[in-house]
Amino acid sequence: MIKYLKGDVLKISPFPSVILHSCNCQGRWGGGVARAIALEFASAEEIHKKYCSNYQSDPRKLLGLSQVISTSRGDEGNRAVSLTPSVETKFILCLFTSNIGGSKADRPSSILQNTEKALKNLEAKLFCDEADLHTLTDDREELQAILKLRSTFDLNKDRLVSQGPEGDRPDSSKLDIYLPLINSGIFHTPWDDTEHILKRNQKYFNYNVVVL
Ligand SMILES: Nc1ncnc2c1ncn2[C@@H]1O[C@H](COP(=O)(O)OP(=O)(O)OC[C@H]2O[C@H](OP(=O)(O)O)[C@H](O)[C@@H]2O)[C@@H](O)[C@H]1O
Repeated sequence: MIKYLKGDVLKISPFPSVILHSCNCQGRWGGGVARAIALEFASAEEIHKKYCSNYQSDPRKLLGLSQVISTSRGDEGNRAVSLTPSVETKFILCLFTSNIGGSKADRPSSILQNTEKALKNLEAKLFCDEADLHTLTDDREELQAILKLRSTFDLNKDRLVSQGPEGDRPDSSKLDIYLPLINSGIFHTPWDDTEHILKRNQKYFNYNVVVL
């Protein structure tokens, strides 16, 4: 399911929820929605920078991969629930779709290809058999974030990648994801093309696209 909502993705997404955006491979959340996420979730920006620094010698290796981040209760963006331990905080999901942003962004065709790869990588991280997670990330902090997300949204065995043919799953069993019009700003890729990729990859995800 792809649903369109009007507003600010950081405000409209409930607690707990999952916010998805596209990233460069430099560990920089310099502009657009990434900058807004950095301002609201300072802990997430720190975790993201550290993650990317492991690829400093060849940042392009991140292309087509994803990162799962659990934000911290002390972040500005979690202040509504900061004193309510029973309510879980937000998660940030990153798709590495272009090496650099701005005028140096990769070609839209490459951005689209890497968007699809990164979505599949994310799908595996969130829905694979837990015993296989070590093949998808060796980052301890990300591993913890993945496990926390899976337990928060009860992504249990019924939702495993290997089960059931395409289209079999009701929307109610999928993970709700909140996202802006990814790739369409600083990464200058037409939204319709990204939407096409999302449509092809909705076996496990419901997309709530939030338009400013
Ligand atoms: N709060 C909000 N709620 C809802 N929608 C919001 C919003 N804020 C902005 N938008 C809209 O969200 C769309 C995507 O536009 P964006 O330019 O952000 O993302 P993108 O995916 O094209 O590019 C990624 C690179 O942008 C950054 O820039 P740097 O490389 O650091 O310079 C990153 O770090 C990446 O690298 C546009 O429709 C914006 O109107």
